[in-house]
Amino acid sequence: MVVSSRIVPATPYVDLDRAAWYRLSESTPLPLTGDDVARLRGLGDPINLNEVDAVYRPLSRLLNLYVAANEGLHRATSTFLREDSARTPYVIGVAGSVAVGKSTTSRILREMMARWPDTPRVELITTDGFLYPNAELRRRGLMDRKGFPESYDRRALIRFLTKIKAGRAEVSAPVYDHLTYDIVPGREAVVRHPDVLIVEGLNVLQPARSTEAASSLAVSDFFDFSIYVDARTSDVRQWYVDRFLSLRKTAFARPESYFNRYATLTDDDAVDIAEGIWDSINAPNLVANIQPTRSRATLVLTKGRDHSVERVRLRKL
Ligand SMILES: Nc1ncnc2c1ncn2[C@@H]1O[C@H](COP(=O)(O)OP(=O)(O)O)[C@@H](O)[C@H]1O
Ligand SMILES: CC(C)(COP(=O)(O)O)[C@@H](O)C(=O)NCCC(=O)O
Repeated sequence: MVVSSRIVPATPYVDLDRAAWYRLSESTPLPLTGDDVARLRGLGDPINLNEVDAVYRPLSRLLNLYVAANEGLHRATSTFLREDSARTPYVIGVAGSVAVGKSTTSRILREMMARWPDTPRVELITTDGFLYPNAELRRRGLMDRKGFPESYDRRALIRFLTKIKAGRAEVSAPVYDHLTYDIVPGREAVVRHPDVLIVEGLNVLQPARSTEAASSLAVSDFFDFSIYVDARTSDVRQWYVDRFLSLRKTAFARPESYFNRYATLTDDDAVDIAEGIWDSINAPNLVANIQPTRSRATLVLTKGRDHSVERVRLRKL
């Protein structure tokens, strides 16, 4: 009887703790300073240079290898087709809950990847620009479902990504303002043929909607790589409430803020309001729509209560 010594992995992922992940990028330089990290960190996120060194330095090295391999694949296709097709942007999706820290992750990655000589131009776009304007959400009865898949103009997002991948010199996207809690009329973000595009949003890993006859494409069909930022739901809830309390003294205090009426609340009342929004909108969306997409990501970063990444799971098959 022949017994094979090859072990067939039971899972398509490799799961590494922080220390094992850190050891994978010994010789990669750390291009950011403490000041850079302070500039890039989001409200309530205590990320520091140590975290960037331990987590994002290996990640940027991995992504640099993937970008180079993708380039080789692109060249192979061009050779086979006898076409001289131009390089298209490498697209990275960043998914996860409201308040989990997607913006910080995306901004750090953007900065780290731009320091590699082969990807100096890295652009970042958030999917909130593709939310329907409040007037349209009200018309559809979706004002309390902001962030749910149905609150986005998914077709417009797919059209945007199609143009990006087709190598268009300039592609524009609508802009959302957290302050006014709405799309900004007439304003556009213009993406000019970057080497890398990071697309950040709650629902970027949603599967295609089978009910749509015209197009069965998913947003993630345009991704070359995707990251899911994960944490315990109870921790994210706490981060959301803490951020709400801090915003009271800053953003909410501005007269144009949609949440201006909350600027003068007492701590107890503000906690009640924040928990109410979390429990009625963001938590149900997380459980029903966002968390189920986690297994579709190429890489999962799992954060602990203090926001530091404790585990990294990479899809290898
Ligand atoms: N009501 C608000 N007013 C002003 N800024 C906000 C408000 N809500 C969220 N933000 C900011 O918007 C950004 C995106 O937040 P969010 O979608 O929760 O993603 P994440 O926390 O995962 O980065 C963060 O930088 C956050 O500080
Ligand atoms: C604007 C958001 C839907 C996030 O959008 P994203 O960029 O992730 O697509 C979210 O931050 C939000 O405002 N949610 C609605 C509930 C709330 O006010 O927290």
